[in-house]
Amino acid sequence: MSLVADGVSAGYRGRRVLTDASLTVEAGETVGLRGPSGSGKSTLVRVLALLHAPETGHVILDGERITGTRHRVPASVRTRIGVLFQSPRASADPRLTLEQLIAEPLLAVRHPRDLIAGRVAELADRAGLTADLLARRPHAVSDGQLQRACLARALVHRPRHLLCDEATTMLDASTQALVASVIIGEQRATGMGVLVVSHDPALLERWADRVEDLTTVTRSH
Ligand SMILES: Nc1ncnc2c1ncn2[C@@H]1O[C@H](COP(=O)(O)OP(=O)(O)OP(=O)(O)O)[C@@H](O)[C@H]1O
Repeated sequence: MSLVADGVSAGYRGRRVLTDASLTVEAGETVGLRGPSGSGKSTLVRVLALLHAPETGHVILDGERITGTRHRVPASVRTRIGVLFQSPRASADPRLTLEQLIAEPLLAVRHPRDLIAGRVAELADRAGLTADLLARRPHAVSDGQLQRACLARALVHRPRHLLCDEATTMLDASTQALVASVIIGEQRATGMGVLVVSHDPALLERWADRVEDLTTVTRSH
């Protein structure tokens, strides 16, 4: 199992921001990705998450070349990749309670309803979210609590690959440690591959098995 960017170039409205990037994350490994601000790290994550189509090159998921973005590929492909972003407020639907937020990806694929509550409760417990917090909406919880719900949501399908884009940058040290330990625990249990994008060399040093620099995984920039 692996998630691969193979010679990916990408941009926005005709302006290229990423040229010929190649990166592989194997099952069970944690790869760190660093690089200067604006070098295209988040863009590469969005391409790997099937949220942004590359101009050239491919995403290869578990040996299969993927064409099309997230809403166009089958659920069985989409659910293999979990994503956690820096800002939980930008990605969390403000109308949903934290419990609904975590459950929503399961409802979207018509997961058996009687199994949803148990799965949500299990992940909420691991993320340290109490029943009181689960009943609240995003505006009534802290960034750290919301990010923990987003983490539970990202893991709800037991993804084979998890992409973390500065996912702990905004968090205090104890929440950062909790998020990392939940991810590491999941990785040990499932053999999930993890990509960690961060500006923090100490975090990458601690967490990643190897660290890649975006300026060296692209042929030219
Ligand atoms: N939605 C967008 N529309 C237009 N340009 C964008 C968009 N998102 C990013 N960009 C531009 O693409 C370039 C790469 O951005 P990206 O966020 O991928 O870099 P990054 O390495 O993650 O940066 P940082 O470390 O500052 O988060 C930047 O010049 C940025 O302004």
